[in-house]
Amino acid sequence: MTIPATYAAIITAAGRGTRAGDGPPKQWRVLTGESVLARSIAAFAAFPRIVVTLAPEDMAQGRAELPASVMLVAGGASRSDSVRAALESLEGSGVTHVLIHDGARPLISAEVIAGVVAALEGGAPAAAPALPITDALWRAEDGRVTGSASREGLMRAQTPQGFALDAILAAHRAHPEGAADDVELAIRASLPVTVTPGDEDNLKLTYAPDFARAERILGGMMDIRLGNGYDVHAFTAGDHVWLCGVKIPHDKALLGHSDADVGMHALTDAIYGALAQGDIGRHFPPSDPQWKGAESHIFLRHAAGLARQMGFRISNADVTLICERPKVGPHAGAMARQLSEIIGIEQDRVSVKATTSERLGFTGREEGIASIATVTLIKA
Ligand SMILES: Nc1ccn([C@@H]2O[C@H](COP(=O)(O)OP(=O)(O)OP(=O)(O)O)[C@@H](O)[C@H]2O)c(=O)n1
Ligand SMILES: C[C@](O)(CO)[C@H](O)COP(=O)(O)O
Repeated sequence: MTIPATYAAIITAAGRGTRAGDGPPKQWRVLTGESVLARSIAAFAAFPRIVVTLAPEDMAQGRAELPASVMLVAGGASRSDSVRAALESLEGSGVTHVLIHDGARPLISAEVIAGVVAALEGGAPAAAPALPITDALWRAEDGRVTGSASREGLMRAQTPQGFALDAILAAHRAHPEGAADDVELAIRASLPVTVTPGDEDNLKLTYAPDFARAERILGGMMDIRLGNGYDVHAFTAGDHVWLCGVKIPHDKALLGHSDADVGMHALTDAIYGALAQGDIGRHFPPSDPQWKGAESHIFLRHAAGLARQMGFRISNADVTLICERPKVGPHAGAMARQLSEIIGIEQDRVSVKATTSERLGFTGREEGIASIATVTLIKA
């Protein structure tokens, strides 16, 4: 759904996460490769403006780790204080509606957000997601059940909670005592609140075991793809070869339309393969004279960029060069460095190795070099 230009998202992340136990505050903990807060912010990427509340002592970390486009506001002692500071920062900005979301709910879905926005666009001054209660409710004391309670009409509240900015700002100003959430303040201010569909996966990380549950959910949502690539180039007369972005003096050269970097071509094809996006020939046709003599990093950069565009990160890459000569071992580190820089991942996630074919076949007869590559892409 398209988010109207006058909407803003407020992500609350100024809490200390005391119930989550030891370790950094929960919003800074890492869930399958990305911080909880980065995930929560990413879910609102379509919003024209994002305000994040942070504890004053976390501001430096926020500036270093969060996207430069988000606005950081110092939070207060309670969640309500933090939200109010963010709301005040938006007054007079032209923003008409805000969605207020817990930074500690990183599994928020586009559907839940769209439900809230649709209700506001339909004219509701306030709307928030919730779920019905499916368990019986008891009262208990000292480990013993003392009674039961009706679940009739009770809902479990979630975020993001959406409001017309002026209405929720007025509610906060009128009730500085605060509340558990913004809907509670809206109700105190007599604002009608529309209930929109919540989502079981939109859990708030509160206690230590919640992190394992979130990882299990993310594991189920994860799209993991393997790609393989294979390439061969024949030798011709010359005095050097390009292998995985490194120029190696040799008594022959590799023949090709581009610079004939056989390792880089195999890796490029592995990425296209994992994305089911064809191969180098489809994106850079050899019949097109503009790619004559082209440096192969252009192809690899394109494939890695396409992966990012399609929402994947490259988790690792493994390239094998098959040749009798030149010796690859002394250059393998430099090659891995080049590849890791081009595809934008850490060097310890890239492997370049070589094997001979025991003097068998075309590589054994030193007629050319072959390469195979494998890559893993992850979308979480
Ligand atoms: N002064 C505060 C307190 C909380 N929050 C944010 O509000 C959300 C929901 O609050 P909660 O789960 O209670 O977080 P914490 O206060 O961090 O947790 P705890 O109560 O266990 O310390 C969290 O994203 C939290 O960072 C905030 O912005 N400012
Ligand atoms: C805002 C909230 O997430 C709604 O469910 C919740 O009230 C905040 O968390 P807390 O555990 O009550 O502090």
